[in-house]
Amino acid sequence: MIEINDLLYTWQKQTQPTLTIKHLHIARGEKLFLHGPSGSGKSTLLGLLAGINPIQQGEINILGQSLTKLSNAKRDRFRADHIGTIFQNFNLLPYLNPLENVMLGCEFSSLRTKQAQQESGSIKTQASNLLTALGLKPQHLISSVANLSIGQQQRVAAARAFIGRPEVIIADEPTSSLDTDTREAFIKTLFTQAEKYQATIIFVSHDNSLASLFDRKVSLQSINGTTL
Ligand SMILES: Nc1ncnc2c1ncn2[C@@H]1O[C@H](COP(=O)(O)OP(=O)(O)OP(=O)(O)O)[C@@H](O)[C@H]1O
Repeated sequence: MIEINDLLYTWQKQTQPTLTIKHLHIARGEKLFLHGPSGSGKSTLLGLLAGINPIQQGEINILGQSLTKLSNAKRDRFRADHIGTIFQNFNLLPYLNPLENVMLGCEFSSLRTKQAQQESGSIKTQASNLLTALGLKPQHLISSVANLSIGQQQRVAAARAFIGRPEVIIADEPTSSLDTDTREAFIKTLFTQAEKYQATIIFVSHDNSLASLFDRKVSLQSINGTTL
């Protein structure tokens, strides 16, 4: 499903590579917890997996497609079609309501639009179903995102990641501003959505107490810095 081989990544103006990863395989439907100290390169790796940054050396293969071989525009298209992302700051648009924010997940992908339509009849219905399944109350679906709590905003960001059934969900510290009980509950709702269609989840967090909820825990330090 996801295969990394001989990956080397060096940020501009840095003398040492941030990432040298010999090999990592992530299976379809796997829920992976990725951890490591601050500055160890977790976000850098997620940026490469999500196709946000170009691969300088080595291979990342997702769903049989080598990201290394894609142009910037084609990587953007690949991400829009196959990868849902949830970031720490959620990246919600304040002038759109939650429903509209979630529908944006299909904006740049005719594939995800088609999948949402086939499954739920329309993108709007799927957005509404996802928001409800993730715990948002009906009155919040069309209210201003600015009036939502952090936990509610996080659910909107998660629904946007899942709309149109992308095969991979990448989450970078999405629970850092929540209390422990709410974190666990949120992760369990993420899993319920993912299990409906065997989505793969790669979840970065500093909070090791969450690791036991996942299929596998990988320390970035244990796979990074290897000789290629
Ligand atoms: N845009 C950038 N330009 C230059 N260097 C960067 C950039 N982003 C990250 N780095 C460097 O790459 C290294 C790894 O950073 P990264 O953000 O990937 O780590 P992290 O493990 O996600 O950290 P944290 O847990 O604090 O979020 C750091 O040394 C950082 O300074």
